Amino acid sequence: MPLIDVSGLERTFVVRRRAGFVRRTRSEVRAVHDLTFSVETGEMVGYIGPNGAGKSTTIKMLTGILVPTAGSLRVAGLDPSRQRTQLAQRIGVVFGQRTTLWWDLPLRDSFELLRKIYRIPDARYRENLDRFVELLDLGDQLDTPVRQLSLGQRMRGDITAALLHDPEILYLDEPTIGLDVVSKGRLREFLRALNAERSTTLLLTTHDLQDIEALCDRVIVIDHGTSVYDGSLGGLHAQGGSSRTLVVDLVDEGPPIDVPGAWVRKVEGPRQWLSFPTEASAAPVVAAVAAAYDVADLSIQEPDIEDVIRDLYSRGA
Ligand SMILES: Nc1ncnc2c1ncn2[C@@H]1O[C@H](COP(=O)(O)OP(=O)(O)OP(=O)(O)O)[C@@H](O)[C@H]1O
Repeated sequence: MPLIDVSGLERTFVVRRRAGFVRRTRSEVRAVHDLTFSVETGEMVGYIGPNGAGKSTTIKMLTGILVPTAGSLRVAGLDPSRQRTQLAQRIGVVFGQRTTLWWDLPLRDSFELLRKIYRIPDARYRENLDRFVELLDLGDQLDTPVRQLSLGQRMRGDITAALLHDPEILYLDEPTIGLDVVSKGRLREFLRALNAERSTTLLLTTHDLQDIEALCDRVIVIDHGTSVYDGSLGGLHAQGGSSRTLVVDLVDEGPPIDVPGAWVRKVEGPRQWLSFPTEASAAPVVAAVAAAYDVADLSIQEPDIEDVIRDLYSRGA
């Protein structure tokens, strides 16, 4: 049986709105509709989609916070909403936007509280704490209250907190949001090592395509509550035909750049934006531009998730 098994899942919210002084209207929002997917142990899956697509609602059902309206759902063989306490021992959850740590307590005390809540055996707790503190470089912050930590330190604290009880599944909701490039890189490296060492299954919600590129072999795209793509990131790019962008600053304004393998999308004074296919190497395009034009500066922009999804729709997938 897959570790996560979702079939025909539905979740509807009833929304009541005031329509005049007394009258209220009642409408239904179908947040998740006919959603089916499964995840095997050790997979790292990106769960992506536009705002309001139903990602958080799915994660809340997977963790047992919300009860499905219909459909079937099994996580580690358990029914999440009915067996929430048992499930809590098997999963970890990290939210990039808010902390699950105690704001006024030093990190060390938050961890100690979690040891008691999850009844983690002493030896295992010590071993895990030492390992995560070392890998996440948190040694100097253990005695600092959470409210005094930087965003990156707090996030590393939150990840440690979510992992102390050895969960088989880790749900991460925008884990790298607001972090600088170095902190993002370090966090991704840690998650890769965790998956390799412990086969921890990762379900990752993010708007940062580089998180997915660095971590996930598989992406599930959800829109209007249902899965519209399930496969590799390469396959998603290929279906959507999304492109990367070469931003060229010319020394002087001029006509649109004309080089093989790329097309000009926008011109603003001496700056021009050229698109080229994601799967193609940037090197020949850069070389052709540099050989034929007076270039002051060049940079490459990767597509973000919204671009990829937009492309997917524009191709009618
Ligand atoms: N408690 C609720 N009551 C009413 N409607 C809700 C509730 N929670 C979510 N919704 C609606 O369900 C839909 C899916 O919301 P959800 O938060 O799951 O999307 P999301 O993909 O996580 O979005 P985002 O990327 O913006 O976080 C939206 O239309 C949202 O307004």
